[in-house]
Amino acid sequence: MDQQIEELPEYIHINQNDFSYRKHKKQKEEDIAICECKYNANDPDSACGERCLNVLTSTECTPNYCPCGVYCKNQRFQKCAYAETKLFKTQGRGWGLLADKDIKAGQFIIEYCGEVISWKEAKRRSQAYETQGLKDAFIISLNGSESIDATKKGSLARFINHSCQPNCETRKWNVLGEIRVGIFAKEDILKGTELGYDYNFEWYGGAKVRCLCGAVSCSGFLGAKSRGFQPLKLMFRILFDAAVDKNASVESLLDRQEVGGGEVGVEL
Ligand SMILES: C[S@@+](CC[C@H](N)C(=O)[O-])C[C@H]1O[C@@H](n2cnc3c(N)ncnc32)[C@H](O)[C@@H]1O
Repeated sequence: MDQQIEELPEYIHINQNDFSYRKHKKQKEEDIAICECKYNANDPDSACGERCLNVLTSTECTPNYCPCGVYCKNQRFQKCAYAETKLFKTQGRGWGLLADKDIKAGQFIIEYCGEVISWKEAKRRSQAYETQGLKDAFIISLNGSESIDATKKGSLARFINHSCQPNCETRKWNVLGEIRVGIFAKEDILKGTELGYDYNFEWYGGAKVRCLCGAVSCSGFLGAKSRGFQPLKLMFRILFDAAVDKNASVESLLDRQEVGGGEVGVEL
């Protein structure tokens, strides 16, 4: 068998988050945000471009409710409006993803899809994966209490490596009442360039990994910066959770923070 094919990782490819762990939220009609855009054939930005009230609040328009109807451009997660990308084998960092066509600054590249799980389950899985000897870690933060695990099910975004000088970043969008994570271009990216984002604030790494991103400003290890700030971040996170959930006990608040083999996965 061809060496490349033999080495391809085993996972189930999905283009939508998997909600086996909890029910998918159904958006209530009163929660639907309706913008004030009016489609104008002479102005391509009129149908939910940069000036759209929903775009400004990182919320996708809801089909059948958007005044621009079929012309609405603000349904990129829902329509899987991804950039063209290609999987490739890196030197020492496993698989990576590169741009297969020029990408513009700010462009939505791909959704980070996987299984939506609680932080507690993320902690359990992260420890189990480490025990099983899995070299690559695929769990990222979704919101204050949940994570996305792309280890067994995921989109091609699971192959994007960490860079200390990234050309991409993660952004969270409200799509039909659920938060979803997208990878967006921070700058213009030429065809053939590897895509990378900074794992520091989103990623629950397992064992300490030496960073091989090659950037002049490389911090040395994956997630190294966020580790340095953990005590302070942890304190803010607990204060924030306590303010939101007034009935939570101190133990449950602490428990929520401990994800990833005893490491703290904090979303800023
Ligand atoms: C989300 S996966 C990325 C895809 C992975 N390269 C693969 O082959 O499946 C994260 C893992 O990739 C590797 N990795 C990502 N960025 C890296 C970097 N800058 N230096 C070294 N290893 C990296 C680490 O093993 C990390 O646990």
